[in-house]
Amino acid sequence: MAKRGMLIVLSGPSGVGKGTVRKALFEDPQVDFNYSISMTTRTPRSGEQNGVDYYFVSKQAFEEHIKNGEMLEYAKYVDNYYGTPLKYVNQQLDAGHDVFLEIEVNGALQVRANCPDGVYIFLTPPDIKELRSRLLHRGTDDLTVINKRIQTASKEIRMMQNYDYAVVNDKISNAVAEIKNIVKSERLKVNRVMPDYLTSLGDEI
Ligand SMILES: Nc1nc2c(ncn2[C@@H]2O[C@H](COP(=O)(O)OP(=O)(O)O)[C@@H](O)[C@H]2O)c(=O)[nH]1
Ligand SMILES: Nc1ncnc2c1ncn2[C@@H]1O[C@H](COP(=O)(O)OP(=O)(O)O)[C@@H](O)[C@H]1O
Repeated sequence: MAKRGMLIVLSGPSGVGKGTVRKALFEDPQVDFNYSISMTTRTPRSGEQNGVDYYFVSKQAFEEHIKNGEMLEYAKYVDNYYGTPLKYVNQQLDAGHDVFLEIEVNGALQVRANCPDGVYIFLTPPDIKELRSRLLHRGTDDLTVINKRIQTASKEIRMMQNYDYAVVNDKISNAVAEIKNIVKSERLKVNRVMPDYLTSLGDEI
């Protein structure tokens, strides 16, 4: 049986650069994580594609998935549901592939409760002024939504203590390098390496 893959969870406030850092990470030829596409009830932004950026569904359909136990986690964030379909994550982990989730903090805490051996990384902004400026410059949300996101951000940043690692997204390439280093060291943790190592030594030990 293949060794179970590693679950890598990246969270952080809206606008900190999670999507940008994730894209840069996935463009790196050394990185071979499988990205779990989330489901959401929010309307697609211009350029976003169903089944690529998100699975865009109605509120009713989302609630049906919850009721059927098909979500690994889900949360309401600024008036919409967001969640991780369970099936894909389990299939990939069982096949030995590492799976990468990019989700907000309430969902990440639900995952942590069920998957304590995952790696939990919090992406932080250099400061709140920069966070607001990134949300404004992205130009995807109106001012009311931006203000709600900033309010949510201040609560989210206090939840950072529930994560294993904090990465400051000052420069994209640095954040990417730090995430790669974190994952590299996680792979060397004794509890991950030991079962295979002992088996490889043979029966005499
Ligand atoms: N709990 C949970 N949060 C998610 C999921 N997918 C995305 N999110 C988070 O929901 C928040 C809002 O996402 P979105 O509307 O795409 O805005 P953006 O991340 O600021 O571009 C962000 O913090 C996302 O990381 C998911 O499957 N579950
Ligand atoms: N390290 C960075 N320095 C400057 N701008 C950044 C950085 N990372 C992301 N951005 C910009 O900030 C905005 C928000 O980034 P995005 O990836 O959409 O954030 P999130 O997915 O966390 O909501 C985008 O306009 C993006 O180009």
